[in-house]
Amino acid sequence: MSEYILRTSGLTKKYKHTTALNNVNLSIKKGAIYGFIGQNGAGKSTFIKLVAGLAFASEGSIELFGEIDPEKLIEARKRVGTIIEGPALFPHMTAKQNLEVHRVQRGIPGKECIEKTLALVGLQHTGKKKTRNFSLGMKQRLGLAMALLSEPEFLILDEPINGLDPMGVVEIRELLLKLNREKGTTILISSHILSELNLLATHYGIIHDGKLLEELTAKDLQEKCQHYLHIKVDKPHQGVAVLEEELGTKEFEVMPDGIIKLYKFVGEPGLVSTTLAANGAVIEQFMPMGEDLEEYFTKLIGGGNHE
Ligand SMILES: Nc1ncnc2c1ncn2[C@@H]1O[C@H](COP(=O)(O)OP(=O)(O)OP(=O)(O)O)[C@@H](O)[C@H]1O
Repeated sequence: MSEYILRTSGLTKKYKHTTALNNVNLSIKKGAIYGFIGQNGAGKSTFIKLVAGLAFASEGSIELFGEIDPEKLIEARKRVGTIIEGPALFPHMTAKQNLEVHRVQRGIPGKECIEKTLALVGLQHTGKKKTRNFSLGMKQRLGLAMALLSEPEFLILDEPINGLDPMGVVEIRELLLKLNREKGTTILISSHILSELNLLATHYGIIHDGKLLEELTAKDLQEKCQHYLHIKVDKPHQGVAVLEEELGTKEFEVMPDGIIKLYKFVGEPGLVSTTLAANGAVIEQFMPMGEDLEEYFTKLIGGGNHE
């Protein structure tokens, strides 16, 4: 069997006036938690809809569980659980009744999965409460329960933590990690809450204006997020002269507020601070720093030519 759960090739979706997806080649390995990052309108939902079979591609192909043939893709999609643009719930029904309807619609055998899944998402005590009276967070969790009812091998979640309170976010994160670790569930999770993906994802795909700009592993990201020494001295021009003349480096940037970001000697802060001080610079701030996912993302989508 292919080591990939999902692979797309040249996937393109054109609407009348918009190319929502442009030649996307994306791949997700079995067991990955794939963080799908993009601003509003970048094309995340469109991509997810095509994979879930809710819309047709204009060009390109989708391979799911090694299947590419449209007939076989229908079967392969039965192994996938999805939440797209918030769950479609019957407001006059309880959580249990909603799950029962979903179970019958999807042809999932055995009622026992309902109680088990409700407990998994922490909704086992909602009893007779109708879902119209649920908080947004409870609705999100019920949506997740629907996606999990058939114990899917691949879970696709479009912005699953929107509207959750901080505790809810932690619970969903722990649940997803548990599913991934204990059941080996592969997860595609789109979000614009980058700090949240940072705690979950093993891989990232960054999409902008319908184009997949980059795919990278969490390890790659860590390495790419440049580390630097953040230095503030009383006279930045003097600090710069010391770095150039005494330490022989030009690997720094001077920010508009005078902060110097030094990309060299990151592992030798003592050498840098003593050299600066010995040459008359008054050090006001001095600390090692690293960019995070958010900064990396902003730099990538803002940084020039994406053609
Ligand atoms: N049915 C449609 N008809 C026309 N244009 C569409 C349609 N659906 C999406 N688009 C356009 O395609 C582009 C990508 O939209 P998409 O919803 O996939 O982005 P997204 O990354 O999921 O953003 P969001 O987080 O806002 O949902 C947008 O410019 C959007 O306006």
